[in-house]
Amino acid sequence: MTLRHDDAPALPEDVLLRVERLTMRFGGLTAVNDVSFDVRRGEITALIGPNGAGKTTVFNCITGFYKPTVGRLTLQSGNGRFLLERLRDHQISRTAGVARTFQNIRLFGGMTVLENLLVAQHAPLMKASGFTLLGVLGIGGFGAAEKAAIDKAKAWLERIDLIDRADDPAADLPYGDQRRLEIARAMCTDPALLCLDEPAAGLNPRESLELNALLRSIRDRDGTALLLIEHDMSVVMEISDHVIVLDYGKTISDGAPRAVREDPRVIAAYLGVEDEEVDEVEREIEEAAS
Ligand SMILES: Nc1ncnc2c1ncn2[C@@H]1O[C@H](COP(=O)(O)OP(=O)(O)OP(=O)(O)O)[C@@H](O)[C@H]1O
Repeated sequence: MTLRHDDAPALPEDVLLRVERLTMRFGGLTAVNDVSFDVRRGEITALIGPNGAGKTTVFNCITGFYKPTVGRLTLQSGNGRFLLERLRDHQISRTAGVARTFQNIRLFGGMTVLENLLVAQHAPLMKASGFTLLGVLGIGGFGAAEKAAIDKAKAWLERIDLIDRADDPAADLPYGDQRRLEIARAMCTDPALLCLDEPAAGLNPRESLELNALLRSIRDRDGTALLLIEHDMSVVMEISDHVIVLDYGKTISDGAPRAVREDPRVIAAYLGVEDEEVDEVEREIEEAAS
């Protein structure tokens, strides 16, 4: 059975994912209301907005955790053209090439740092084994695939500067290192699109800078497009090429970071948050501008 959808519309060359008229209702609540945007190749796209705006719901529709009530999600990668709303979540990750991380870190804490990166490559390894015991015991391509998996894991550990911690339990790493390991784990699946849910949450300023460098290098070296939900405006303004702002489930702004930052609808939406958050948002906007 082919999972490609030849009836999906062809996208312009520079567009990896096109979200069209996405709507998600939970009973009487419309969490996402007629949202459309593009994620372009070679770019970091940020999805921002006040709490409850619908950002995570959009992510959950793209990654197959939810089936959209209405809408078309076309992804055109090297593997073909896919309508994500027709795929199961594992097909979206393995076949369409969409990887994600979550708001709370979901590493295997008891496994070593290296093992976490090997587990991510389980699917190609099993394929190389031919799904047989003989295959796993080394007849056929399994040995070569296993070596390739270890080489890839090591290369990522070098890149995120954790090669010296390869044999330590992942849970022993500082928080910022765990975040970068989680991103490396997602990258071990060679995704066309990497979706990150609040990657900078809980990071100190130094860890935040390291994260920015990693995300830029993924865009520039690996050619993976990134879509991130982020509340930290300094991260958003620093690294994004394209920003989409949601408020009450609707798109209120879509454009380059500078234009979005100055958009009165965006300022009003953020100033509409709880009183205690206003100072923080204003300070972040000022910092990003300086
Ligand atoms: N599974 C669900 N069932 C019912 N309502 C939901 C469900 N998931 C989300 N919602 C509601 O949908 C709305 C949008 O939530 P969502 O989590 O997508 O917002 P968000 O922008 O990611 O918020 P935050 O920044 O706080 O994470 C909220 O009103 C939320 O309560």
